[in-house]
Amino acid sequence: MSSFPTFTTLSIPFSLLQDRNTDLSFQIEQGFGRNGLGIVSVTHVPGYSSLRTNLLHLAPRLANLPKEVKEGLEDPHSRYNFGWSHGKENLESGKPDLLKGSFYANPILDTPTTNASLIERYPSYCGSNIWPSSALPELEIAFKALGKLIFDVGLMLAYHCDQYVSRGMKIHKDEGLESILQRSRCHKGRLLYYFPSQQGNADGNSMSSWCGWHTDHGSLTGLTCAIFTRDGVEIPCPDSSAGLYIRTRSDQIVKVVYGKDDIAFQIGETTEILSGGYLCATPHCVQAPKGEESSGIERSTFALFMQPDWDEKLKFPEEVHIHRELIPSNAALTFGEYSEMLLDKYYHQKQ
Ligand SMILES: O=C(O)CCC(=O)C(=O)O
Ligand SMILES: [Fe+2]
Repeated sequence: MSSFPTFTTLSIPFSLLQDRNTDLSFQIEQGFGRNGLGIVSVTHVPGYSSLRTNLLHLAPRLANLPKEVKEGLEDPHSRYNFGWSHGKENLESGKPDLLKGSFYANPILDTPTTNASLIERYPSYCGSNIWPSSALPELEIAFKALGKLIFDVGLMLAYHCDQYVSRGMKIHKDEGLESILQRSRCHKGRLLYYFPSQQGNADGNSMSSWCGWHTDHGSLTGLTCAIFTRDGVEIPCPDSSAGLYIRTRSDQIVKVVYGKDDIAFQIGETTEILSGGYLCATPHCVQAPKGEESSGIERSTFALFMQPDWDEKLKFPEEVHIHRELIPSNAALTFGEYSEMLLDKYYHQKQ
């Protein structure tokens, strides 16, 4: 049992989302507004269910490929932001994160640019995809199919976000979330595999035992409902307290659930800033299952980080309440420049 309240995400049926004449401002405000959880889910998306299971079942297979095959899928130049990444990011404790493996690719564009100086400047956005074409050829097809579908649904949601925000502030033509995401070449999918939870590991009792507290940096993140497996076979999760937790604006921690066939969407920090705070990003983490029957349980999920193009000039509002010290007033930084400043200042990861 979890000692935190469990909330079900506010859900929007796909049939309503698809209709540009539907007024969804109430739902957007409830989910993404100042008192929202920063997450909503979209239900009944045609074709989604099988694309989700197809891809998520490939995560344990990828993670169990021989070490040398996975090493061949690594891309240190992009700081492991393309291809396979395991143990390359640090946990809150400063130790390398060995709990999960990630596979990153841009599901929309295999090679966003061939300009060598751009690739040098923004390697994590401008690099090319690396697919395991001989070891797991199905991955590319399944990853792109799911990523593109989540992207299309995300764009529909972005349209309704713009409608909501435009009631409170002026959005110039082509500067809304939908337009920014539509023309971006920077979207990134992440297939996540959480290695089997071990009894008695150091972080075992912490709430963020599988994935540390963080706020997504981009614009809008699409997230599948995770599957739990043992030796690659899907099983129900034996511990109801395992899964996604969110910290609200009033500092309440809640466990968040949504249907397995729903696509969840979370607001990222960049959207919070550009929308003048009308849309809110929330910190979140993932707790591993506990107890004897949870040993050997793996978790697989997929996130699509939709973000502005590296070249997109972001018009920051006059009043910025997060990362204020980085953003000069009336600044017009590109998303690429802004991301680099954040990385330099907060993550000290530049090599
Ligand atoms: O594993 C999850 O459910 C969430 C992952 C996540 O928050 C992220 O990759 O940004
Ligand atoms: Fe996240």
